[in-house]
Parts: sequence; C-alpha cells; structure tokens
Amino acid sequence: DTGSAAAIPINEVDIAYVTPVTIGTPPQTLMLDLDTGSSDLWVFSSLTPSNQVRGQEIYSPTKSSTSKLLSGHTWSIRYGDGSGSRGTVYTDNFTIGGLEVKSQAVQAALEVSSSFTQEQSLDGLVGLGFSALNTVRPSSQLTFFDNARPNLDEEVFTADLKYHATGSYDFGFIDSKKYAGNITYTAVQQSPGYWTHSLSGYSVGSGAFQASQISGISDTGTTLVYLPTAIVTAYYRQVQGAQNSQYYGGYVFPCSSTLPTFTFGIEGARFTIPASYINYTRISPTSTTCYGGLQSSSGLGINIFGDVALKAAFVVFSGTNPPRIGFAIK
Ligand SMILES: COc1ccc(CN)cc1O
Repeated sequence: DTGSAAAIPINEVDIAYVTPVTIGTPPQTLMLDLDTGSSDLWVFSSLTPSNQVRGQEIYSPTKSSTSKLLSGHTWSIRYGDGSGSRGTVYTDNFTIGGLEVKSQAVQAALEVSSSFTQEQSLDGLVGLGFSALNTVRPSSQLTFFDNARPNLDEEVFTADLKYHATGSYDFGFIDSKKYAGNITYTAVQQSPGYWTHSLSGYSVGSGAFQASQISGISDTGTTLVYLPTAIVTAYYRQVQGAQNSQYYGGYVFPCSSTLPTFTFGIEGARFTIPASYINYTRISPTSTTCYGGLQSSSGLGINIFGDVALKAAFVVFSGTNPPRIGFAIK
C-alpha cells in the first residue's frame, strides 16, 4: 500500500503544516499536524470542553459505527513549547492520503492548552516519532506509521515541506519526481524515540564549512531550527543590528537587514537554507523588527532541525532496521 497527502501551511509564516485525514465510519475529516517529534495521535473531539474549542473540526466517536473505546486508557502530553493536552482513547479506522489503518488508536482530547485552542486551523496531531514515546497508559499505542508499516510497499514515509506553499507527505514509496540528484542517508539513533541523527557540520553564507558532528532531531512539528549557541551567534554576527533579545526570547534583527544563507551537512552532502526562510516573521504586524528562524537550543537540552531546515530538502524517514533518515535536494 501507499498514501500521499498535502502538507498545508496553517498561516502566512508556515508556523505549522496540516494534512487532511479521515477517522471513522462514515469518515470524519480533520486537519492534523504530522509531527515526527512526538508519537501520540490526538484530536479535538466531542469530549473537548466547548470553551476550549475555537473553530477546530472535532472527532465524534459516537457518530462512528467503527469506533471502540479503549477502556481504562488515558494519555497526557507536554510539548517542548509548554503546550499540551490529555484525554481518553478510542480505536477507529484512520486514513491519510488513501492509506488506511483499521483500529488505529485515536486519542480524544478531554483538555487542550490555550495555544492549541487559539490555533483554529489545527485539529490535532499525528505523531510520527517512534512508538516508544507514546503516552497512552496502562498500555502504550502504536503510531500510524508503525500500524501501516506491514502493508507498505516500502517501510518509509517522506516529507516535502515547502516555504509559503503546500507540500506533501508520502507513505510507502519514494517519489523520484520530488527531488533531484541522490538521497544521502545517515544513521538514526531511535532511543529515546525521536528521529535523532547528526549533521556533519555547517556554514554561514559563503563562509568555510565547519566540520562538526551536531546531534539533533528532525522534527516536522517544530517551526524553527534550534542549534548550539556558538553556531547561532556566528550566524547573527553577519546580520546588521541583530541581537539576542530577552524581551522577545531570541535573536531579532531589523527586517531590512540582509541575512546570509545557512548550510548544513548530512554526511558529504550540503543543504542550503535560503535567507528568506530565516527571516521568519515580524514580531508584530507593523513592526520593523524581525524574529529569526534560527535560534539557540541552549535552553532546550536538544538540537532541533525543525521546519525551517526540513523545507530546504526532501526528507526520507526510513523505518528499516536499523532506521535511517535521508535528505535530497529538491
Ligand atoms: C500548533 O501548536 C503545536 C504544534 C505542534 C506541537 C508539537 N511539536 C506543539 C504545538 O504547540
């Protein structure tokens, strides 16, 4: 089997991408954020208090003839940005882009944090990290990819995220029309459950490539790129008027400043993030101060290769044994 679905930016600065999925019988369509940085599939639901729902589509298990309560099971998740949700669990038929998993664990939210309530065009998440990270208890549940894997033509899914445009996620095949040249693969450390791998180094603008193993996670559910402070300060040293603002919680600069590109290495291959991707957003609609798409990871305890980096490549998440991740130019 295979599947293919759109990855649609939810706002004008690509803060997150959503993908149409169907749940239940008859199918209920929700727009979910496919997130390789977590492993819970949770949705706004008929059980979510109405004062926490603001325009989202909801999953109503009672309206599905194929839903089953996973009795006695609950879940609760906290993300790196402090947002979170919790609830109960059903199994139901679940499809992404024509690929169906029968009896997928669908985690129905009983509570969501305010940032999810405010994100009106995001109806939940599909965790595509390793199932070891799933928070359902007393028995943890499998991700959509782990459930689909035995039926896939190839044990892979790919991410083709785009800057200010709709991209795609494919399951079970690698579409050679979506990239150029070769795919460069590198090893994945699947413990504790992220798609953890190393960059082989980086360069700023036309500067020399700095060879250096930089371990981090490729995370489609994180907007920006978070790297060690030394690398980030080297980058913003090239930006007129840049400063690390306590007030704004990161590097900001005059929107009129010229930004260099940022290149990262995967083994011997090189991927360049255009300056436009790093000129992320104005700090407020009328401001002339802009917030960078490259920020320091010092507060996180982990480096994160988020959407600003991933949208510069075609990315293959390979569930082979051992798992690996591949990057290609597009
Ligand atoms: C839109 O909000 C979110 C989306 C995805 C995650 C998981 N990385 C956390 C969020 O707060």
